[in-house]
Amino acid sequence: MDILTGPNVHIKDKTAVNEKIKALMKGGSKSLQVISDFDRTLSRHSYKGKVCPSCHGILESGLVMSESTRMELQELKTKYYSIEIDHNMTIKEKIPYMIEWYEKSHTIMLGANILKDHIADSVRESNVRLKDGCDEMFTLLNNHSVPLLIFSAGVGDILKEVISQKSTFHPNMKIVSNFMKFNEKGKMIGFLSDLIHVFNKNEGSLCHSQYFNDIRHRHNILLLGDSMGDLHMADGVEDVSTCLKIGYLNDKVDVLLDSFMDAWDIVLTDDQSMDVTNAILSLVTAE
Ligand SMILES: Nc1ccn([C@@H]2O[C@H](COP(=O)(O)O)[C@@H](O)[C@H]2O)c(=O)n1
Ligand SMILES: [Mg+2]
Repeated sequence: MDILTGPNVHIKDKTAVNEKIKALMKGGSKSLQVISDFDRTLSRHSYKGKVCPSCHGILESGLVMSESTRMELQELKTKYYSIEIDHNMTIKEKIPYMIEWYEKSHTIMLGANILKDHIADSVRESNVRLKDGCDEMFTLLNNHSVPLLIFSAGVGDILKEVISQKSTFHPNMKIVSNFMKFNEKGKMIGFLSDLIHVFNKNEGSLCHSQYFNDIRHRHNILLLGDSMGDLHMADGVEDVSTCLKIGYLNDKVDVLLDSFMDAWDIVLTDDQSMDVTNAILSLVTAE
């Protein structure tokens, strides 16, 4: 495939990737399910040289929070994001720090008087963008009735709003994420389910066995992510025939590329588009 020869495409085992693509094509759209991370996988890492916000980052806007609250959250991000992407630490070592980050930031959010009514405006006013070709991917998957699970350690309410404003939230899509709980006055008072952080997606995945059971005839998976934790988003799927893993590597490319190439079938560096994914999906759904 020409699209796999670009300078930002890195593949350790080309034969294995070709075999996997052939297997996905053989199974076609009826055997396929797509599982994708959101922040920096479906959403852009950067646009015109500026880093785009994560779901949490979108809420950290002047529309929603005071300057001092935003500074507090920003300080936490500076400390803990460097741990999230530290290549000298194992995932096991990172987990307690990720829990600490989410617990601290969610406590701050609880005291920030976040209102449901602010969500749409905070998304509208933010610099968030879906990657180029996301809209086409969503349409293609919906047209072929291929289920798309969006599995995010971000904020579910925010990512759903991003997709609704920037594209379309189709009936084949399901979100597993941290959804906020609001009181009758529309004030955020917590989260609806157990915390999903960057490195416990395996637990979240196992909790959604009913979803995977409902689509159990779909033995082929296209898995999209930008973090080593995203590799576990399909842990709840039984009887997997083929799982093609595409990893979007945005940060610290020089130090992380080797470990990403060991873990993901295809690694795309600084790719703010869904072009490679869409090219593969076009082949798989062409029947
Ligand atoms: N307080 C926080 C907590 C997490 N993040 C970032 O969100 C990303 C998780 O969302 P995914 O859709 O990628 O699962 C993660 O990469 C964190 O860096 C944040 O910005 N603020
Ligand atoms: Mg991500």
